[in-house]
Amino acid sequence: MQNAIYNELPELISDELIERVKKLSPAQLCDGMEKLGIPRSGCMDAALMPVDPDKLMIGTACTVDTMEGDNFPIHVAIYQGKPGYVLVIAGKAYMERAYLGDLMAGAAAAIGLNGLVVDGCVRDKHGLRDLPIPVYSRGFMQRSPAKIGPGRINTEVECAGIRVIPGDLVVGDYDGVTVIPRDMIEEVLAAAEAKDSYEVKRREDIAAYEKCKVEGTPLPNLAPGWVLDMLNKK
Ligand SMILES: O=C([O-])CC(=O)C(=O)O
Ligand SMILES: [Mg+2]
Repeated sequence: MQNAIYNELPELISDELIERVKKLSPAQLCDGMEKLGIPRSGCMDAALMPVDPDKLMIGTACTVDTMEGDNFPIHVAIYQGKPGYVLVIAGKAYMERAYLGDLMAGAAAAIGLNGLVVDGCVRDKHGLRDLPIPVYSRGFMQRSPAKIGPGRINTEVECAGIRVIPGDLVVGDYDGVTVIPRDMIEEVLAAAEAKDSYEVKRREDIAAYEKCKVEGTPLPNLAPGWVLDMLNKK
């Protein structure tokens, strides 16, 4: 295994931070990152979608650097994985082979990993959907993975357009995958929680408008303040 760089797992993100993250959506976290000027607001490519949109994913990133469908380093990373981690597999958007299927994902689920993010293809769609672990990929390809090695584990990678450092926070839902740099989690959470409060207020305004419409009373303004400000500046 010459040239292999297989590093230890990073420290898990604290339960206290994870509990705050659970109350927010990836879209709100992205809005927080937009405010802070984080590249691409932490959003992986739109092509990376969940096998099952009903599964939510939150965890600490551990990474695999691989290419051309090679699943060897993914196997190694799965067996050294632990509960609380999401495996971020930087597969260079390779579409000619699957990187994994329901057997490898089943092993990851048995170990207790919180999710698998694959910058490339997977296979065994129905088997993956029936497992408890969330899986994200660019698509499906029935051709088997290659077995080459060595690859790299827990090094900085670029995955689906986003730089990921082991230990970053990874969040996924039906909209896609978002990565929050570990050293900015507190600031991103504060900005995302402010966006959440704004959204609560907007929903109240929309409900109030609908109520007036039903009751036939004068309609309040529905446009958000910032839209009116921009209109007035024109
Ligand atoms: O056989 C493989 O290497 C990949 C696969 O389909 C699975 O993990 O189920
Ligand atoms: Mg299979």
